Amino acid sequence: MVDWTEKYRPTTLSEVRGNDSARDDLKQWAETWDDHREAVVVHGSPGVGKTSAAHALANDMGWDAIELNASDTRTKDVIERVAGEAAKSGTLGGGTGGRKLVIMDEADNIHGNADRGGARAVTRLVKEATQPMVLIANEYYDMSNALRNACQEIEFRDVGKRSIVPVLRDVCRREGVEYEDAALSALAQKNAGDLRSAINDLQALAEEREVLTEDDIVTGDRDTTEGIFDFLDDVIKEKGAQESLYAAYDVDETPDDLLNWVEDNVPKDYGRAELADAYGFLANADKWLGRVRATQDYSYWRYATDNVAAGVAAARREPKGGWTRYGPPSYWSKLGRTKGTRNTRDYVARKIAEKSGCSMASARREVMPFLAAMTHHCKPRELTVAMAAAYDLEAEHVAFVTGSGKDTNKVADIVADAEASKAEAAVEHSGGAFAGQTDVDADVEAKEDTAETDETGDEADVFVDEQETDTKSDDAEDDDMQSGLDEFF
Ligand SMILES: Nc1ncnc2c1ncn2[C@@H]1O[C@H](COP(=O)(O)OP(=O)(O)OP(=O)(O)O)[C@@H](O)[C@H]1O
Repeated sequence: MVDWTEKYRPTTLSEVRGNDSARDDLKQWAETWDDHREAVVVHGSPGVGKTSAAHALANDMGWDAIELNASDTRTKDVIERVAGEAAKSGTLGGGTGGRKLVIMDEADNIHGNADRGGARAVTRLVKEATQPMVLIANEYYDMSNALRNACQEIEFRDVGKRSIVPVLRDVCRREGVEYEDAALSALAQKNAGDLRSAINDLQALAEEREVLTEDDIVTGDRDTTEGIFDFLDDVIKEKGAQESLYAAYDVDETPDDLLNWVEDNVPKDYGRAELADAYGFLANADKWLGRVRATQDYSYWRYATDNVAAGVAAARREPKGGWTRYGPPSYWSKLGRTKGTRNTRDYVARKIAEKSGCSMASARREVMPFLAAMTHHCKPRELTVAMAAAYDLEAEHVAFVTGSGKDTNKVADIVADAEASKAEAAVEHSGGAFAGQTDVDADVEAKEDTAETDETGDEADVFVDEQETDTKSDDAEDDDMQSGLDEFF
């Protein structure tokens, strides 16, 4: 089954709807690029056609397009290679043909991977680029001043209902879907501004019925909650794409969790081609969740849910009967069965990632096991206090890392000492709570040796980085990010 948003992605700028003047500006920018040689930032909400417009532009100009992700550390190498190749083949400065349009996604999220030097590196690249570059961003003002100043700017506005309806009508016509006008209008209304999600909804609805009526479009809030097992029955066995999607909204689980549940259980009922299709949708969902993690932009969640629920249901080729013993994902048994445990783990990983400049995944896989070994049962105490201070850990986090009970006085005392040492460090402006704590006793060193961290120097790096990079504004940023995240925990 083909994803309609991909199938109907505009291939030329004239097919990009609802943002006529932005579209014209983009064309103008490209046509005059030789004169100004500046990059352009195209910004706006998700699903309004920014990326599509950039690709369509390349197509219209006869340029190759290369898409990169700004938060990916390999980006710099790739750009250099592309620029280098183009220079070598003598296409630079030549006609417009042979150019490469560099499309850099998530330009507002360069420090999202805790890569503090990233924004500067990208700004430099943008300034030095020998090829036209389009930077894509949701939040223009999340980009650094320097980066914004180095670029022209074009805003894509939310796609109005009046522009969404004709796109839906066109898709219906090409797919042979019959519809009531009011149904398309309700769909456009419901997905206010977001064309991608309107097309996704249309596809889910059309899977199940010959004619789309206004009544099919549920616009009201749903207030029932559904259990995860009923949801699995819906998606895997019983319901079509649209009903499964609505069922997903009713389950009190995050899309990450839904993905894990479906991924582990769908092979119990699906076979061969339908399983392959289902995995295709799950892989797509995972891509969207990756974007959520990278950007903290939770509006991408709905695309993940579209894929997990509607996609997997639509992949089913024959009815599934009987009863299947669905179970929790094995992934959970390994990493903690309850939501609370996972949240705690992720909080600690995020703190480590933010403070030390690594990804959450490396924090979880490569740093946390060592911290756990080094501070097992809160021994040695000094090191445990220092860790709590360095990463702003509270009792439950300290208990989690050290494997101690969280209500013990021991943990509470450690957290209190950590708070005190943070306060002291703040007063002294000593550049990091861990500064005074690096001189740990022989016991610690012995433990570090056992954990084999000396060889890689990982642990040392974690703490040194904190002192070097932890400026006031970074702290403020971290706080913002955390308070935003708290809502979702
Ligand atoms: N303005 C538009 N005109 C036509 N189709 C659009 C438009 N906006 C979105 N679409 C449809 O939605 C899909 C997603 O659009 P696109 O990836 O360009 O959005 P985006 O603004 O770059 O979003 P994101 O920031 O989430 O990447 C396209 O493949 C296309 O099917």
